[in-house]
Parts: sequence; C-alpha cells; structure tokens
Amino acid sequence: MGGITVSEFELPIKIGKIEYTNDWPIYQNFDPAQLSVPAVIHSDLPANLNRGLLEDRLFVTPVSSFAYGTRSDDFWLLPDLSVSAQNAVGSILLFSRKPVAELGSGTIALTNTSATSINLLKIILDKRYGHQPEYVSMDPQLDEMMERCDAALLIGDHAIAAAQRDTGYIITDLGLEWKEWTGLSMTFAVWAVNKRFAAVYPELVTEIGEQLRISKQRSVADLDPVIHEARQKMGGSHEYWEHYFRQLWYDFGDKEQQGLALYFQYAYELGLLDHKVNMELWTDNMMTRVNE
Ligand SMILES: C=C(OC1C=C(C(=O)O)C=C[C@H]1O)C(=O)O
Repeated sequence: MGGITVSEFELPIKIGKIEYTNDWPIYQNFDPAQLSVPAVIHSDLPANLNRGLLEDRLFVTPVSSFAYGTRSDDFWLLPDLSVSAQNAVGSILLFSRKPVAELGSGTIALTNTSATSINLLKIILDKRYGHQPEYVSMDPQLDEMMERCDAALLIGDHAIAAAQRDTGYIITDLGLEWKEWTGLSMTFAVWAVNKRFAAVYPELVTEIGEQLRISKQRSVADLDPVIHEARQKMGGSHEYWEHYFRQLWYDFGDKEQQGLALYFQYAYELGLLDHKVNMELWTDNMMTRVNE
C-alpha cells in the first residue's frame, strides 16, 4: 500500500463519543489525558461519527453498527464495548397513529441521525410484517415528521424527549420488537478502529479499549453520577434514568455478536448491505502480530 505515515493521524488523536446520553456510562470515568499519546474526546451525533470514520477524519470512535457493516473489512472492533439492549432499549422509538402491524402503506419519516435503527425498522417491517412503506429521511423533529408522514422513527435523546411529551401517538420500542421476534439482543453501536491507524498505534488502541472498559465497569457499579448529569440535561426522575441505563447493555460478548450477526444477515438479504459482514475484534494478540 505504501504511504502510511504517522503524520496521517494528526495529534491530538480525536476519540469519538456519541453525543446522546446512551453512551455516557462508557465515558464517565475515562480521561484521555491519562493516555500515552495526546488525545481528546470528539462528541457528535451518530450520523456524523459514521461519516467521520468512513471518510477518514476519525479513526477510533463509536459508530452505528450498520455504518461499521458497510465497510467492516477496514476496521477492528474494540472488544466488550457496545450500545446494546437485551429487551426494550428505551430510546429507539417509532411514533405512529396506527399500530406497527397496520403500517403496510404510507410514508415513514426516519431520523437523519441514525444508521442502525433506520435499517432495523426496514428489516422488522419487511421481514416480520411483510410491509414496504415509503421512507423519507428527516431532521429529528417529531411534529414536522408527523405532519408529513404516518409514522416517525427517533433515536437517542430526541426519542427520549419526544416520549416525555403527551402526544397520544402509539410508541413502539424497536429493541423490544427485535427481541420478541428473534429472541436475541440488538447492538446499535460498536467501537470501531481504522486498521491503518491500529497498525501505527497498536498500544494506544489497546490502552483506549482497556480504559473505556474500566470506565464502563465503574459506571455500571455506580450509576448515580451519570443519572445526576442526565437529569440536569434532560429532566426526568432518578428512577426513569436508572431504568434507562439498566436497560441498555454495554458488553459485546458472544450473545451480543450473535444478535448483531443476524441483523447483518437480514440487512444483506434485503440488499441494505451489499456484502456479508465478518466481525473482527481487536485483541492483545493483534498488538503482537502488528509489532512482528
Ligand atoms: C440506543 C441508541 O443507540 C444508538 C443508535 C444508533 C443508530 O441507530 O444508528 C447509533 C448510535 C447509538 O446512539 C440510541 O441512539 O438511542
């Protein structure tokens, strides 16, 4: 290939972070200043992080699982980190006037901040219900979406804020739909690392993975600090946020990989992905291999 230079990766290294509350527990106890290479956190909406990774502006970042799937051969996944749900997810919500089973025709508005969930909705509607409605991508504004469309998909804090309002719409949780249908968990976001970046900075990649995992474990053992911050930003009760962060699942073990593999398989079968996805995890063995 040639041309790999350290200077391709500007310092400080930008480490991506999802702007929504859902991944706060993973970053709560993570301090990039403790890393051995200068690094800063870059917080953004999932769609922007996806573009950053795919357009070589970000090299270590959480992204929509679907965005990773579009070019999986170019990236490692950091082990044991994800934004997943074993059941209901609480913030991937379809708002509609009719139940999901009756959304066969008409138009559905999809938030332009997502990649995983908009394709998850297409998979569920097509494969579970035999529906092929029209889809339009829109800014995450529930009222504008429902003015033009029969249903609207929101994710993250936009979904949480819309669900707090008394709109009278039917609210369908896509994590729950997926679980009821497949019996599996669903992984919405994964931590991807550009393979060229990992070849230049293998120790740093391992360090970032370890530090994020330690941060996650501490947060899950004591959610109070993230709950406090979430209430300050978004309102809502302590119980609401405790339930939300407990519903979310941040590991990425065999079971989570199985759920995501089925999602990728369905996305491939529907032509949403043009190839089969082979997930590759970054492990410490990689570090020795890269150094050899
Ligand atoms: C649980 C969530 O997970 C996420 C959903 C994503 C997507 O649909 O592409 C991307 C990143 C995460 O924010 C959420 O946003 O509510």
